[in-house]
Amino acid sequence: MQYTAAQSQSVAIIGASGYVGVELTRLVQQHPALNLLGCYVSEHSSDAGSLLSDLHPQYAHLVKLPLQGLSSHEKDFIKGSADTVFLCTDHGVSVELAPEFLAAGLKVIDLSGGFRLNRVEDYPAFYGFEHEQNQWLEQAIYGLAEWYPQEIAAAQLVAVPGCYPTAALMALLPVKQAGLLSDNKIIINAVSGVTGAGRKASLTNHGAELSLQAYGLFEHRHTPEIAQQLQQDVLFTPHLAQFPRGILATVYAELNDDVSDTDLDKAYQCYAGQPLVRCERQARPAIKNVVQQPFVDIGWHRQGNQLIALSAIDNLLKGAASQAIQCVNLQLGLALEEGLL
Ligand SMILES: NC(=O)C1=CN([C@@H]2O[C@H](COP(=O)(O)OP(=O)(O)OC[C@H]3O[C@@H](n4cnc5c(N)ncnc54)[C@H](OP(=O)(O)O)[C@@H]3O)[C@@H](O)[C@H]2O)C=CC1
Ligand SMILES: CC(=O)N[C@@H](CCC(=O)OP(=O)(O)O)C(=O)O
Repeated sequence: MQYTAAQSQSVAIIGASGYVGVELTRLVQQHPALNLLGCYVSEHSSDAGSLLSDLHPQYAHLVKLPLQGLSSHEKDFIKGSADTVFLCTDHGVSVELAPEFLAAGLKVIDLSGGFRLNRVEDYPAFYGFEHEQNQWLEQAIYGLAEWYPQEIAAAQLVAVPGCYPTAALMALLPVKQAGLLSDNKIIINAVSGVTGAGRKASLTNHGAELSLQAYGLFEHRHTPEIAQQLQQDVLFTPHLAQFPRGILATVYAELNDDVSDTDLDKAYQCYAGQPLVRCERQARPAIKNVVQQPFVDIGWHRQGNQLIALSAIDNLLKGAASQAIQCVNLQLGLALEEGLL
């Protein structure tokens, strides 16, 4: 297929050596309408100058680019040459970098949590830093691709959702939108593979320490992110497990009194025709079916007023990199699944 100039983009990837960054680099390299200008790490990174394929040999056939330190010279090059910058960096780094590229007129697709919450006041409590970019926070569009396509298509700054919120919201939004949920708190338990914690070694992701364990009780930063999108209180408990990638979310919600199976069927019909959503009544999604895939698998079950919705994604793909590509596809007017299937 031939793409017009308006349907192609030159892009730069910052944070390309991380787990999310390398998946995104692979997807950009395979994408017919995206031209990769460069892959960047921090200015004084010990990986600057290495080939991305030396760090991630599984993609050696696709990704031969060197990692470059993000000096002011490189930033100027990006500002002068790129249409879109992907930030696969830590939240605080993204909040610092995004305004520079936005002010230069570039589009920014941020895969961190730096621009996901609506209120600057929530950043100290949930992210541990003061957010000083209120004007960009106000303009950021939440990049849940199946739900906000028009807004994403027109956005200069897209905040790609967190991995757990993607899993939970994709399962819950159909019933919320259809007005089928009671006002009671929704309970979300989710289990993530260890790549969710990033590539840097720490005690948390050390092999000998890994087990299956809850963390972040009551206070994880994805609690306000999910609640904000749902406009309802949630009790979210993440769990870290000893497998590399994937998330399974189990969501418990109370239905209104008069909700029928037909109402539920109709609500989840919103995903009919969505190429990257596989949604079935009574399905029990499994992580093995979504790893290395851009899909979200959803199953829903009800007994009386109780709904249990299940959702599985690859945290590095639908939970990050492939969702970022969906956002760019929307911005270019391409099919949502372009370059992904
Ligand atoms: N892992 C996951 O499942 C998901 C992660 N996210 C979010 O995506 C982002 C990346 O996550 P992940 O890939 O796991 O993290 P990693 O720690 O694996 O990667 C971080 C990347 O950022 C680079 N980096 C660090 N500081 C700077 C800087 N100042 N300037 C430029 N580059 C820098 C690192 O390289 P170096 O240190 O060598 O400079 C590395 O390439 C985070 O915000 C994370 O919260 C979102 C959804 C899912
Ligand atoms: C297993 C694990 O540690 N997961 C990460 C979430 C990764 C992610 O998607 O979230 P952000 O983009 O908000 O960082 C965590 O709980 O902090």
